[in-house]
Amino acid sequence: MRATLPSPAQPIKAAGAFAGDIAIEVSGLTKSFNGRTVVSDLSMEVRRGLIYGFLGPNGSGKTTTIRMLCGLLTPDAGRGTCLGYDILTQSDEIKRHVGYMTQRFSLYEDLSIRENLEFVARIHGLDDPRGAAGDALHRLGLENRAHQLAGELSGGWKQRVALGASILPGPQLLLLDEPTAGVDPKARRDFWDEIHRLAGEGLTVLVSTHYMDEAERCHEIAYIAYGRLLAAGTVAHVVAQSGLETWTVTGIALRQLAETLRGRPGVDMVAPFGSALHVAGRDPALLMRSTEAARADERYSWRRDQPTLEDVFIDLMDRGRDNFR
Ligand SMILES: Nc1ncnc2c1ncn2[C@@H]1O[C@H](COP(=O)(O)OP(=O)(O)OP(=O)(O)O)[C@@H](O)[C@H]1O
Repeated sequence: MRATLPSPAQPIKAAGAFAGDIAIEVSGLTKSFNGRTVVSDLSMEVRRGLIYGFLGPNGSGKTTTIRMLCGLLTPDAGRGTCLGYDILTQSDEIKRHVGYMTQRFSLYEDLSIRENLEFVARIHGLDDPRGAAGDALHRLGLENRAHQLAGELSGGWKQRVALGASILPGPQLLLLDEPTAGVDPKARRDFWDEIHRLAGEGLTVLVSTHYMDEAERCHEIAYIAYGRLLAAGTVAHVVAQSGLETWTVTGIALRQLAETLRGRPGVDMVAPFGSALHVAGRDPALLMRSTEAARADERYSWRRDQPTLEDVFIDLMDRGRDNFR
């Protein structure tokens, strides 16, 4: 999977409390639960109009980070602003401008799509709930399904309605917490087209995901493991910064080869990739020495390759584990 980066959207709307092009800037964010630090000394910046992806293993602190960035959760230490408001003292103002689609978002199954959206609009206290629901239906191309019961929708359509609900209050910032978990590839693609459309209108989008193809559709990404920010920037930048020299190996008995190579000096990552094996290391000379015999073995064909984003994440996670154990 190679990085094909969309160009960052140019914001078109003037922002509420801030004039610059920075949506979020935080430094030193730290949070503990029950004496356990789950986010540690995290600093980052998100420009307006970007789709910013959060990646990392389960329980690595992505949701906690996103919630602190938006003033929904108070950090134990650190500072920052979101949409120009102080995350420590102005969380009410921030909340007014944030749309949040949580992992557990659920629709009322025996209400229609329109009724669900109107209900959410009422909860937000919007002046014209019916009009707002109509706008959301139009914006997301859901008009033909307005009267369909939410319980009859496929997972992908449900997520689109949930997205519609999260933009009802007209937010400047959208938080999407694993919005496409369990949704089929076509529906995921459609969902991401919507996200890009919204970003094109000036919305800043923070999205957590476990899918590599979705990471590649973000303008910038952050990789978080063990509560620490291990890499950030465009996909191309994160891949380039990894410093990994990568080889793709094809042939027979690759599992056996993987076992032979794993743990050798200079072999930092060995991972199956489809019908091939990816072998990578940060010290090219050492990697070459440790793989010399295997490269001379006629059963295998070795090809120098670019590391994939997945290679980089596997390596980051392994290194993170070593550093923070
Ligand atoms: N309110 C809370 N009270 C206690 N522990 C919490 C709370 N919120 C999160 N945690 C713990 O903090 C850690 C980080 O959780 P978080 O939800 O931020 O991770 P995540 O990277 O979003 O995970 P996932 O990908 O599984 O959603 C986890 O161990 C979680 O159990």
